[in-house]
Amino acid sequence: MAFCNLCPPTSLLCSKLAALQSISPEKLKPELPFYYSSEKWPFRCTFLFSSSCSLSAYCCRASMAEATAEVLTLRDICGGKVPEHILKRAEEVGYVRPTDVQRQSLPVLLSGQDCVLHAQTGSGKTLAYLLLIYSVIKIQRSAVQALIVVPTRELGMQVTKVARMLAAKSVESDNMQRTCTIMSLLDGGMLKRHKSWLKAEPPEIVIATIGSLSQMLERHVFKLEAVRVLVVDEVDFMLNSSKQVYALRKLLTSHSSIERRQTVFASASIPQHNRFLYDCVQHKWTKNDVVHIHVNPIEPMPSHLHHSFAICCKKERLSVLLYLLQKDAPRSGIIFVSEQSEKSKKAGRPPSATLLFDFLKASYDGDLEIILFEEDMNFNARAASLSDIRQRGFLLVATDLASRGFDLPQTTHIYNFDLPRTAVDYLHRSGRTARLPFSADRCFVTSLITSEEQFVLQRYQNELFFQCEELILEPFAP
Ligand SMILES: Nc1ncnc2c1ncn2[C@@H]1O[C@H](COP(=O)(O)OP(=O)(O)OP(=O)(O)O)[C@@H](O)[C@H]1O
Repeated sequence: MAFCNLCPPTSLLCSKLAALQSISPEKLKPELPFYYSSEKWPFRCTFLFSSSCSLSAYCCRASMAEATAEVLTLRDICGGKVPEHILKRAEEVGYVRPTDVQRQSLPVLLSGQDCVLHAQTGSGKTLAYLLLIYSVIKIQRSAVQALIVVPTRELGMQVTKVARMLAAKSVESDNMQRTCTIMSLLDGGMLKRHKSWLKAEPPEIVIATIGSLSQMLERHVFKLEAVRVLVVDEVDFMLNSSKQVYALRKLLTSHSSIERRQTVFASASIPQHNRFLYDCVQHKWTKNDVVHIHVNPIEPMPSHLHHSFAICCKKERLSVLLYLLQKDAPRSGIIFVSEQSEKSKKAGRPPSATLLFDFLKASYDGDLEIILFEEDMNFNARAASLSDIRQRGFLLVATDLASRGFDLPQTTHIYNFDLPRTAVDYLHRSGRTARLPFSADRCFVTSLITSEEQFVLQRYQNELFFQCEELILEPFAP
């Protein structure tokens, strides 16, 4: 059996709602959770609601969700399961009201069920799975109890930062003041140092890229027996990555077992999600009753994103970009370019990101810091670029390496200097803006395309249900 995320609210929500509507909770009978057995493949679940759920019940639930959105806090949902010092810390940094994905997923996550968190970019999936992890682990130095797997070093650093921020306060444990230890085991790190740490005093939580993790597992330095929660962030990306898919499948099935762990997958994009859920059960990546928490399925991208495009020939593109930067005056922006092709590498040409970076350094006269971020840079250079970003407004020139997971809430403008290869890439690039807590601002995604690329952009609009407005650029009008 697998549960759709439209299952009714818990009794807590009902009592809250009853209080709101000053009626007795008994009158608010949550319908029995509806489910469909695994024999009825493929899932009949449609985007809006499954066939066994009446529209009125759906509207009732929707109104319930709206009505409770104002009253529920993270403490209401997590209290008694997530340690007090973690909840207190979350409130100190402003995490008081749950986001939609947190409100829908935490009751299921905290009940111990395997989950697929499928929600828009910037909607708070990271905090949802971190709160689960802190509700499960015990602060003791015996073994690694939670493992978070990420596709890039930078996303790993970002998740580690949030995890450490939440666990910053020490707690009483075995009559000693202890803090939870969190190890980041990321590409480009010092695996030797990690090896001795894992042996001497294993951390409670490990955040790892699959490459580094596999090295430690193959050398039996790192054991997963005690891991109770396994999270795979950006799961669709990793399962589609030729470099990562084999190691990830081995991690999910050979190095650890679904019976001994709670498995959580997270992503803003899970193409053919019914087939993905089927594969999760068939390949034993998750238990049979895995729950698909699909938040806002009819809007894969934040609704306040403003999409536009400008048609120009390739040789005008640099001057059009400069014109747009001057016209838009972004608070901060990310300019995405395509990764360098093997042919261009063999010909010894510099990556297009570097060429664009050099052009902007020479021609852009605004006050934003121009920063480069792309594959050819070594890890230290990439880390240096990111530390530059934290200080002030920036224009980041990047390849799709920066399109997944990067949380730079001050970003207001995204420019596709080169159109992304897929609609999923378009979604993730766009998702670097319109992120909490700045997501109330209007945020802009502008694509520079040739007339021949218009049909590609139209296809992305159809797949992701958005409208793209054409910009008429006076200075470049034919
Ligand atoms: N309950 C909350 N209240 C306020 N802000 C929140 C809350 N939860 C998360 N945030 C903020 O929302 C932003 C986005 O969170 P996060 O990076 O977890 O999103 P995500 O869903 O993982 O995005 P992506 O799919 O792009 O990785 C972060 O800056 C985080 O601080």
